[in-house]
Amino acid sequence: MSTPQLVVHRDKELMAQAAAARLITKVVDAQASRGYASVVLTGGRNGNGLLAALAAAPARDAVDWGRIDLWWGDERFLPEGDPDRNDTQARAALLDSVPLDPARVHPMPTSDGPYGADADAAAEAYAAELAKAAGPENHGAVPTFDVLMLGVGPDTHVASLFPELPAVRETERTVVGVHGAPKPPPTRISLTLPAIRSAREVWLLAAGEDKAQAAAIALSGAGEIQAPAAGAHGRSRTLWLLDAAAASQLPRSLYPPASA
Ligand SMILES: O=C1O[C@H](COP(=O)(O)O)[C@@H](O)[C@H](O)[C@H]1O
Repeated sequence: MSTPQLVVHRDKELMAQAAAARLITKVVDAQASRGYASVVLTGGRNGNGLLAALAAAPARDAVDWGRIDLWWGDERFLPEGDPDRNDTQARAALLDSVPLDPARVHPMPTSDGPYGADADAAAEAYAAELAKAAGPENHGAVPTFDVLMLGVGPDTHVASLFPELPAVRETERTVVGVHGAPKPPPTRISLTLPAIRSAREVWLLAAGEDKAQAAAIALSGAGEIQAPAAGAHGRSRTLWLLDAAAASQLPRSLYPPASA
């Protein structure tokens, strides 16, 4: 398990721009060394802010968009094209404006698709899609993601793993249906902590005052059932990307040297 590293930026705009630049470099490096990159997107304000910053970055043209696999860490289980779906928002922020290979883009199922309103069956199907993309070195579970991004909710949720709900306790499955989420919509699909922890790098994004308490709790030794963000780690790196407002309640011992 990698120890969390923190980078604190002046404000959320700078954080989004710096994270976008960081992602471009990661993807370009992965494509140079292995031929392709594998990235897991997150929804929410910070995740979409990063994608919008990436769309506006001139260096986005350094990425070979046809050789990137895109997955989602969670989804609001709603009909295709619903404005509240994470994939709808990601397409508007970035994906519709870059030349992706549609076969490499893996949105989570919709509630008007082949599984109807059955979020558990939809989650099982996404787990099967991930397993199909996994290589022998992944033991059949999920492919090795280069970067898996997670927005941190004000209640410390990540993906759609909310404190104390059954999904955050899952130890076997890689994807689960989530029922009764405290944040609308109540029905969701989410990667589980074991799937998240298989990524090379996990980046947690937290900007804004409403994330300050969550960041402080998750980084101060809380348990993952009570504070799911505390259980999100990458195999080689766990990176918290914060703005000053979200870092404002961190214990002084954790606050990094000036890094704006
Ligand atoms: O509902 C969700 O919330 C989290 C955090 O969103 P934010 O707007 O508070 O930043 C998000 O990361 C997750 O993907 C999404 O489904």
